[in-house]
Amino acid sequence: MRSPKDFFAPLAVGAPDPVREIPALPSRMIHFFDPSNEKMAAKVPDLAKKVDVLLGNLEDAVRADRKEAARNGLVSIAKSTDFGATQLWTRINSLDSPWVLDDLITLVTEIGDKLDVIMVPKVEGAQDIHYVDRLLAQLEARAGLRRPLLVHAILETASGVANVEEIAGASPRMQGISLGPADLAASRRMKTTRVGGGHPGYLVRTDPVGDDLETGRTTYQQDLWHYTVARMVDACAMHGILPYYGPFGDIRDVVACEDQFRNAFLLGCVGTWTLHPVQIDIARRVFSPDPKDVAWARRVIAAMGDGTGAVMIDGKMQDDASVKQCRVVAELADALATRDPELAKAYDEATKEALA
Ligand SMILES: CC(=O)SCCNC(=O)CCNC(=O)[C@H](O)C(C)(C)COP(=O)(O)OP(=O)(O)OC[C@H]1O[C@@H](n2cnc3c(N)ncnc32)[C@H](O)[C@@H]1OP(=O)(O)O
Ligand SMILES: CC(=O)C(=O)O
Ligand SMILES: [Mg+2]
Repeated sequence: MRSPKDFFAPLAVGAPDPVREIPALPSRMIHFFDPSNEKMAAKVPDLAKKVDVLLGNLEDAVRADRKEAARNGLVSIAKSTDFGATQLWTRINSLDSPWVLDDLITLVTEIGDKLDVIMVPKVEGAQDIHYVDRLLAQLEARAGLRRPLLVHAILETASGVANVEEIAGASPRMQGISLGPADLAASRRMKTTRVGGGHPGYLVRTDPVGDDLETGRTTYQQDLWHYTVARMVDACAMHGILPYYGPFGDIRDVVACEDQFRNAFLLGCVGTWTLHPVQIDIARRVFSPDPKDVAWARRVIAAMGDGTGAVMIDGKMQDDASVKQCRVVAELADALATRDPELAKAYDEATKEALA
């Protein structure tokens, strides 16, 4: 464990200074594409205008015999594309794989100035982040980079969940954490075969009335991921980094996808992964606060003045704690409005109506 005094010292001579605060840039959707897939790669310039984050995936879902093509494809896409304000991330192969060393060396050397965040899969504990941290510092120094690359961990092993707080605080590079429900289910030996989402067998049932155990007993499907998402959100909030939902694999079921995304949003996540173009608008809708909520938040903030004391608005008590919640919503809305003019207009119109 490094001394707190050394936490913000560069880990290699000539490496850029670590950041002291993780920028809260809009990242409602982290859109995955396979850089070795020509059809997907051709869509990147258009997608860059629609999404907050584009992620060139090198790990799972890229065939073993396409790993080099994916890595080289990402280098060439990064060099030839104007991403505007859209962030470019990558997911490298796992730290025990034969590809990861070349992933890091090639990407940092060739496109380190274009990449914002490196997503590390199957993180088990702080030791994995420490390894990547030092290696990145060495590569950044050699490449002469002026800005440090940030690191994002996928929470997808039982050990990773047990160590999530230490992972979140393992390095000043830690930008965020995503839920990885597919690998996590396998690692925990859960008896599911899905990528994210609920399961009809995971439920609670109302009590029987009298001796009849069969009739009138409503069941409620429960969320398999509630515990993990909540724990991840707390670990991230505690360390000033950003939590995300992960993949929702049933591409056809846009309704359940939206529900799962919304649960994560309400619990504190700032965004999600999108695996298919059809999920992009769902993520935008869910992870942008509703204009009515933004208008309400702005109204409470205006009524609360310096933020202390208690007032009544439409029959509801507001005080120091509720105004803090309203600030979270209003600040997110302001940040998204700078990127999304349509949203900015909807927020302003709803606020005008609420204050009229
Ligand atoms: C557990 C995890 O690790 S999750 C993360 C790893 N998984 C991924 O990254 C998966 C990414 N997504 C995909 O590979 C694909 O979306 C699949 C395999 C799920 C479905 O692909 P397809 O069968 O081609 O879907 P579909 O036919 O509906 O695609 C429609 C169009 O969208 C394109 N498309 C599909 N997914 C994407 C994407 N992620 N990005 C850009 N374009 C895409 C297709 O190429 C196709 O293009 P076309 O109209 O020019 O032919
Ligand atoms: C996200 C991911 O990699 C998983 O669910 O396994
Ligand atoms: Mg995985």
